Amino acid sequence: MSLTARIVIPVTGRLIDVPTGLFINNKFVASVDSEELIHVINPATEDSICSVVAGSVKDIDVAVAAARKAFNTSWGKNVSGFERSRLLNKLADLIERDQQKLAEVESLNNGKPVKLARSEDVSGSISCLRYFAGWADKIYSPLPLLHGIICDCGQTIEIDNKTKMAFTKHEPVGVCGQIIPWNYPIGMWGWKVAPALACGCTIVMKPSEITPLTALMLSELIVEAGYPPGVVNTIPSLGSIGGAALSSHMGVDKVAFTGSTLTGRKIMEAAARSNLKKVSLELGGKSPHLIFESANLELAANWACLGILFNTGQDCTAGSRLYVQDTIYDKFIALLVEKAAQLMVGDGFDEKSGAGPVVSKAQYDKIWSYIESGKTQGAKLILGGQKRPGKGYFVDPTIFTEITRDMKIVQDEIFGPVLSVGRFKTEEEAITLANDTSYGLGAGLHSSDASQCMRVSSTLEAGTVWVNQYNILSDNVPFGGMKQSGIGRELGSYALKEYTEVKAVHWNFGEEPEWPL
Ligand SMILES: NC(=O)C1=CN([C@@H]2O[C@H](COP(=O)(O)OP(=O)(O)OC[C@H]3O[C@@H](n4cnc5c(N)ncnc54)[C@H](O)[C@@H]3O)[C@@H](O)[C@H]2O)C=CC1
Ligand code: BAL
Repeated sequence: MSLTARIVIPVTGRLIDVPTGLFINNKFVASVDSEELIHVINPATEDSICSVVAGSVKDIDVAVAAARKAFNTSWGKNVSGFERSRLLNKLADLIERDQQKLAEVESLNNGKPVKLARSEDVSGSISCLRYFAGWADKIYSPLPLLHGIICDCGQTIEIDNKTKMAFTKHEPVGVCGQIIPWNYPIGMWGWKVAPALACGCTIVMKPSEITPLTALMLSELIVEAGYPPGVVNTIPSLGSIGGAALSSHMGVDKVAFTGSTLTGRKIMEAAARSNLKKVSLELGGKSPHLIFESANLELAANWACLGILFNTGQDCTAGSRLYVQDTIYDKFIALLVEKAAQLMVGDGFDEKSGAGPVVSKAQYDKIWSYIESGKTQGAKLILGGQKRPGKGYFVDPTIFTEITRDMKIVQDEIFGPVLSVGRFKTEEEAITLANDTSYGLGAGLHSSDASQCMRVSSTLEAGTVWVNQYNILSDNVPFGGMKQSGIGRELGSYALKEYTEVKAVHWNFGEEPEWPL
């Protein structure tokens, strides 16, 4: 089988050659023992784009061995922070050069609008690489105010100034398995790869089997940037095969995952049963979004729409439970419906589309089963909720009101453009409703009362709280979940902790041992 596919980009007719093999030791290769393929689909048309090699358990073994060898020889502790920084910046420059091509393939495979794939996903990945390039040569140095506390970085510790001292070093964890989802294939690639490479780790990346193409294109840039063979390896594979193999692999030192809470649980179990590898998990959410009566309602309605409709609702922090104070409820709902109805859901190659189809038939069926459950469980449908005729996994903005806590649309992560709206009377009631979930990823509140913003933001059980905005992230601010939304943090200096081990070196320069005792 050829290990390249020629893809025709819609509208422009541009031809792009995409690698379709497994990427190991800087080369695209076939599986060592399997003929299985992953068929990649355009969710806007349901047409086939191409097929890529599906990695087997043995292929994961080969990739892990390559990553181990690189860690012990050409990478790991053998390369200076300055060089890791230079390479990350080079990689960012190459992605910037290829941003249009990457955005087009991302759109074709995931469905999201090309303009957003370019301005959010690709450019977010570039800035993330540059941010962590800045850290690469500073990780081991003493920075007394890292994280605002003293001191999670290299320290010299005086023990006895005549005979003994100690110092700490932050060393790369080793070989990292990175398992990423399909909602932000390039974005999640950047969030995982950038801190790992900055810290000196090597990588076996498993992209989602639904969206493997851009991770393979980015692998080509790994070679061009000048990374030694084996530093980054990419194995498209089914989760139950490649993902499970990485999580249970005795040669993997850490696994980093973004995806469902169900799969996160399996990964943690596999890690515990194998070699107790380090685990970081960025999981699901059912994030609350609170609108208080003093809020700027126009702006809050825009943020509420962005919160649930961006990326067609396929976002771990989607603000899928909206609670509105009763005094402004009717006015706000009218604004919300008017604004949500303005979203053009269409083909990602249509410049007018603000959102694309959902990513797959499985996701489409899941979302519709929730919409049906909302109807049958007695919620009031006030927008959308009707299937479109024709091809493509399109779901229009859908809003339910008159919800109760037992409804599936209120309890479960839907991962689609489906909003459940409830009402509250008091601040206490709003907080109780917001925290009534096993998840704790994101939360938002809108109010013009600063002390209310402070009170409520400190009571919400979420790793990220947005005040008078929603879903805005920054490379230098940590991101992750409380409760069943995850373990660990990505982005910011906190991400460095996930990819380093601290070693304490005790140094004796004079004391003689008391022996025999
Ligand atoms: N937090 C987030 O950003 C995401 C949440 N989800 C949620 O999960 C739901 C189901 O979507 P899926 O694609 O099935 O999510 P998933 O969590 O199963 O898939 C995410 C990644 O995990 C891998 N995976 C699957 N099974 C695995 C296993 N046993 N061991 C290791 N890796 C494994 C997949 O191949 C993929 O790369 C969505 O409807 C949504 O609610 C999905 C994607 C991203
Ligand atoms: N929005 C951040 C990452 C995610 O949705 O998976």
